[in-house]
Amino acid sequence: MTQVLIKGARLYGEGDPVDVLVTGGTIAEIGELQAPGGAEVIEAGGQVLLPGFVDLHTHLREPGREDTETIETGSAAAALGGYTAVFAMANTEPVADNAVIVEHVWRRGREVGLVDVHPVGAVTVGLTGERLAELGTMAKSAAGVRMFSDDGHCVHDPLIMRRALEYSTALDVVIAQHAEEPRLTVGAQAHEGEQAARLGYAGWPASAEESIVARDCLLAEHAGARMHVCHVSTSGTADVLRWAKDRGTRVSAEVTPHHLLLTDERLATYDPVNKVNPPLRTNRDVDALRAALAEGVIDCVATDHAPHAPQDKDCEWSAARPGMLGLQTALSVVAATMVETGLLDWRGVAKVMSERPAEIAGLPDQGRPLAVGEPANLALVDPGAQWTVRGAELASLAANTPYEGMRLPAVVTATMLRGRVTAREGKIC
Ligand SMILES: NC(=O)N[C@@H](CC(=O)O)C(=O)O
Ligand SMILES: [Zn+2]
Ligand SMILES: [Zn+2]
Repeated sequence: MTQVLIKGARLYGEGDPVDVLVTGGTIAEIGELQAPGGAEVIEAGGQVLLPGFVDLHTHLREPGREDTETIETGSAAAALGGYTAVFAMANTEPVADNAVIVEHVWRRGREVGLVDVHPVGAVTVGLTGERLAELGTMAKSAAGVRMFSDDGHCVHDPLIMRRALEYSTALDVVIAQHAEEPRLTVGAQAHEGEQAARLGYAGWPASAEESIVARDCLLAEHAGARMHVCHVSTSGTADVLRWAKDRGTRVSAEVTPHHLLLTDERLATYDPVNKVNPPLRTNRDVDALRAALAEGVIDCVATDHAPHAPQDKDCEWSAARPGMLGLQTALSVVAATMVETGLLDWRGVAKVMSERPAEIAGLPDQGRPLAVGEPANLALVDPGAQWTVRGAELASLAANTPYEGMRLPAVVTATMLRGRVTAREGKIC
């Protein structure tokens, strides 16, 4: 049985450093320990030990666009970012709307073995929003799909959404909505506001998101269903979520690192690396999203890692595809926006990046406490270190990071999946 001794780590960044012995996938002992013979030793030097991160929203592009990301390269990016589980969105080519595709993604993830890859199934056939996909078949397949989403598209027909919510309750799975009323975003290129108006871009109004979130909260409440909102981007959506949660609606929500840090002031660069769906919003929205995450109105952080090929990004703004990389920079952006600002401590980071997402998706062995007998899915973080982001050096095949050249705080120095070191000092193991 492989053994790893983590020497001198601060659990959740609290208290004095302790040693953590991992034996065969489980946390075996915590205290002042000697390395057993043959054990691998990781000198933590007082770094922060957290449960491995869980990403509810990743685009891995396999099958179909293996020129931009594969399950293997995306898994590497995830492991280097401190992740031990990711949910791979269904907008692949072909779409993951049946058991064959979701089982392929699941199997390939297991073969690569760097992170648990959970396929997300499509809600509707071909993501067209017209006919429900066979949710039950995907849920009962070997992949055991537990989250369904048409992400990239909104399930805009209220009758289809209502049916999906009813089925999801019976199957005990969760529907994740990309909230965008399509009639309000025809031709939209950027946040509807001063910046877009100045540059002549068609606007993506906040109300296109907020109206769908409000509608879906009501649909979920009346169906007695549970629902998840993808990439919340506006202060108004945070208000709607607060209202719905106060009423007892079973709704959860995620925010991306980029919506916690970047604003539509980036439009002035004309650089489509900043084009994303939903769009970068205003300073006011950023402040409201940070506060909502700290408060728990927004449950968790999800990357919406969206790799794109150079030919789909290095072109004029209106022709560029929306989306940006996120897996390897997420922890650092959360550190910059939430920890350095005093809005969250490291225990709070464990909650929003690991515990809550694991609960929302129903993963029994992720987001667990750092305690003896628990599965060793772990991320070790150096909170005092800094690094400079270089898209070309990231593990993703694509390089479309909006943080190019930025110096960011906090470095993931080791990741463990069921007791096996998957990444260490920036390298895949
Ligand atoms: N976020 C994006 O801008 N793009 C995503 C789709 C999505 O999350 O809506 C993609 O697949 O590229
Ligand atoms: Zn989306
Ligand atoms: Zn997405």
